[in-house]
Amino acid sequence: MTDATDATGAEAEETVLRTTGLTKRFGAFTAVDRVDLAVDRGEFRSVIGPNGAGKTTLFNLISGAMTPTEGTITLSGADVTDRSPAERVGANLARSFQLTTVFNGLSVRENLRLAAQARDFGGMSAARRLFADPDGFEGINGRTDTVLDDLGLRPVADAQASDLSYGDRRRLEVGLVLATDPEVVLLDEPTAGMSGDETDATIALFEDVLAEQTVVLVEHNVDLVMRVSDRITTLNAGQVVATGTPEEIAADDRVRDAYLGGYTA
Ligand SMILES: Nc1ncnc2c1ncn2[C@@H]1O[C@H](COP(=O)(O)OP(=O)(O)OP(=O)(O)O)[C@@H](O)[C@H]1O
Repeated sequence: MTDATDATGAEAEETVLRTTGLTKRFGAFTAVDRVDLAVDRGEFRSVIGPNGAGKTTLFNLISGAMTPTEGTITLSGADVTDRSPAERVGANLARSFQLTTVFNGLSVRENLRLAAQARDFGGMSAARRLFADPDGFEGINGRTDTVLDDLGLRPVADAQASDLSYGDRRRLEVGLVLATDPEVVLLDEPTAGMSGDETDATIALFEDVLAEQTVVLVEHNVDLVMRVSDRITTLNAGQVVATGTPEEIAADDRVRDAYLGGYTA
């Protein structure tokens, strides 16, 4: 029930994201303390824990926003510990909602095309990417069309992003991530600030379109985590307390009492 158990044999080949001894200190304070994660291809992994447990810091280390004090991060076997966030996205290794921007003055299709082009032409300015001839770029139009269909955005493909309903805008935000065809999607509290209905709609969207995707989610919302996760890692004081299926985590007394506020499956 720890990540060490999937760090062997054939399963290791399927590990897309791995952190080894990942540690972040701020002065004498250790926010993330020797964290080992092994996230398999197609897995939906959530990271939970009480306030100050180190979730956001761990997320920042994986996304590249922060540099670890110790330890390594590999994505698809490549050591990305010293790569910048842009390099990690440009290398098509990971993508988070925090790195996406919806351009309100552009159509849904144009927004998706920009995101799709970002993967192949990450070094270009947004304007150059947008106005570059997409017919000349193999795969970009195809990826845009695929995302339009997968997310049910085809009916609003030519609508300006500023005119979208709330739900369609959320779909577009997910679409911008998927348009880069990332190996791993990083999600940082995607339902923060949402109403109950909006959260339910977002959960349904994730279940619908992120089912095959490798995802790492950092989240406070326990209901969301229990519904969408294949496995959950619980952190406390920067250390991994337990990793397991939602059922295993819900049945773990330490986790239930300390982190889930009495949640029962
Ligand atoms: N830049 C920083 N400098 C100093 N201490 C920091 C810094 N960033 C985070 N910390 C500390 O590290 C600890 C972990 O913070 P982090 O934000 O990662 O926790 P969290 O689990 O995401 O918490 P929350 O659920 O409240 O968002 C906290 O005690 C925080 O005060």
